[in-house]
Amino acid sequence: MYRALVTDKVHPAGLELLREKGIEVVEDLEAYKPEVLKERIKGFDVLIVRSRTKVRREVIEAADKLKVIARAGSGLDNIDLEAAKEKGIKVVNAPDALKNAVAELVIGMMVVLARRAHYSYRKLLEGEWEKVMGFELAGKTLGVVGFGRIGREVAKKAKALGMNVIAYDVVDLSETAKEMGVEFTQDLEELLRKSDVVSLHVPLTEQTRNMINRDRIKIMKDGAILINAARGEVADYSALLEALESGKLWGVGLDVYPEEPPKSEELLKLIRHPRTFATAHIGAQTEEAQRRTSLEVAQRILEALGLQ
Ligand SMILES: O=C(O)[C@H](O)COP(=O)(O)O
Repeated sequence: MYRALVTDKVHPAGLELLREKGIEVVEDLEAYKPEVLKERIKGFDVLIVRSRTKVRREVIEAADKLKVIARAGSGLDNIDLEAAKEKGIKVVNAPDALKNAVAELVIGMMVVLARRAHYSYRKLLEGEWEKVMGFELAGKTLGVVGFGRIGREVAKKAKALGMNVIAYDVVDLSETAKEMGVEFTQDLEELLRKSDVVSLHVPLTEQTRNMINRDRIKIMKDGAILINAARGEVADYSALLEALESGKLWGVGLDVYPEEPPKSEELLKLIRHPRTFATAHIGAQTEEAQRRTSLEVAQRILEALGLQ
């Protein structure tokens, strides 16, 4: 009998499907800690995680029966893919299931930031009536950095709001962009120069780490908005704080952080800034997305084990 260890909160639908197929599923939400996981992993054929569990080389090397690492979600930056490959362990994920949830959050952030609705709410809570002035998104340009599944979903929704969209990707996706009525560029700086709102949708890799740095922020339009619902390390958060303090940026929307939960004083200062709208990595946190993700990843596990 195959055994699966689940170390993060995963929707029960997919776990139920695995049980129906005869897999023993053990949920241990404490085993996400690296020292615990190194011991706990022994005897399991499948490991199911979200972003909280870091599946590093030590864990993979300590595993004695592991055949599949399943990421109930999209980003694989928390898994040592090289170490998994060396041991012949398959890695599966569910990149389609959450794209709508993330895209809806990003659109919400754009509206909130452009109208400074978060600040208005903050003032009301403080007992102040301040009629803040914002700007409209219709007719403005959204720059989508990373034109994968999520980036394309954000572009589609932004077009429906009447925005012009320009997309950047290292892969030539000009045909896909053309079909969607989106301008395409492989020159990131061109996108930064043209966009009123920039939204990041690249995976975290050595190439994308710190891609939005001080120099690139300088290239952005004065008064632009930056949104990051991808990975914290893709942008230099100290540079973002400076750009808010200097008035270079109109606002910043953050769902992800280089440290989760954020604890450093500087990160907390950025989060507390009146021009920041911040959430706690909730991009994929909808009932619908979690259910779809869990079912999709369970299917991938069954296929990888040859049970489907
Ligand atoms: O990469 C992802 O799937 C999203 O960032 C969501 O991550 P989470 O499953 O840890 O919430």
